[in-house]
Amino acid sequence: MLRNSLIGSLRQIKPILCSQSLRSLSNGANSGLTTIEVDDKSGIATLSMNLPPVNTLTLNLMHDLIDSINQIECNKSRGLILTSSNDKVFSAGLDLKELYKPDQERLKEFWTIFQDLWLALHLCGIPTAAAINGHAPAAGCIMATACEYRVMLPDFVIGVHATRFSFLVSKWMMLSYQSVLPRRIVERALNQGKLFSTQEALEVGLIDEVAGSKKEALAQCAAFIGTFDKANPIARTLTKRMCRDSDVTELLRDRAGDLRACVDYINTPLFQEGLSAHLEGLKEKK
Ligand SMILES: CC/C=C\C/C=C\C/C=C\C/C=C/C(=O)SCCNC(=O)CCNC(=O)[C@H](O)C(C)(C)COP(=O)(O)OP(=O)(O)OC[C@H]1O[C@@H](n2cnc3c(N)ncnc32)[C@H](O)[C@@H]1OP(=O)(O)O
Repeated sequence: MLRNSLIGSLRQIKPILCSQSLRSLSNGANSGLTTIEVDDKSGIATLSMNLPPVNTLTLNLMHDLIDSINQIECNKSRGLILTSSNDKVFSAGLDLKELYKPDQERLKEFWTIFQDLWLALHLCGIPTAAAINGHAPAAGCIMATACEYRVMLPDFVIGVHATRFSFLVSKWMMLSYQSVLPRRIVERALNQGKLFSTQEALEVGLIDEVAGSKKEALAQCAAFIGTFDKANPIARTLTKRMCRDSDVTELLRDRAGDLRACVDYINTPLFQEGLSAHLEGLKEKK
């Protein structure tokens, strides 16, 4: 709902029509793949992905994430921290099974909701941070880069390794990466299909801090959100949207074109063969 109002005018303040009270967050009509906990003292909402085994972005998980982001914004939380209930994986990225020999209509729905999720995170009016408490490959990394701050636990990997299995990324995904990292590093990392270790991610600036535990990561994210206490919330939201305007416009100006290009590419033998080999590799790992 927020996203739709923004598509009309990115500079407009979201009309707050939501009537729920701050502490009454429920997961309403969604599938229960996310949970929201609001800290009574700070008013900060922690949004956890909870789809075992590895939080793959299925249609349902993406739907629940968007629904939860909207709820958190509507309930005027002070900030949003995105994290995972799994202690090894933040998110394994898009559900690869949705991309393998796909039903064409479902694939369109899948890609459209992925665009929606990116927009919801990118345009979220309140401060956002990611507590990356596990591996964050591919779209897991893209979700983290759509947040304003990233804190990660040691000994995990993060990055967009799409070229390793003949995937391409859309320009808006690259821009998200590029909003956090210098262009030359993004170009090299995307071309290499690089997954950064936590330490490497800190050194290049893909993450902002390392934390010793999930509890610490959440506290560090909350401290970041607290840095906006002196800013007027409306001025802050408008400024955030202005800063992100060109990246968001890149997707909004031709969403249908992006969808067509992705669907076409996903249906190519090059993509399907690369994906098949990748899925085999995941099975053989065991
Ligand atoms: C113009 C543009 C054109 C075209 C665009 C076209 C396409 C889109 C291109 C780019 C964007 C892509 C975005 C993506 O996000 S694609 C997803 C990429 N993600 C991965 O490759 C991650 C793969 N997973 C892993 O590396 C590991 O699972 C992980 C390190 C996350 C965790 O390891 P762990 O040892 O803890 O678990 P596993 O035993 O490996 O996995 C458990 C279970 O889950 C299955 N699995 C894992 N990841 C996925 C996934 N992404 N999708 C579906 N299923 C997944 C895995 O096979 C295991 O299943 P099972 O054997 O049945 O237990």
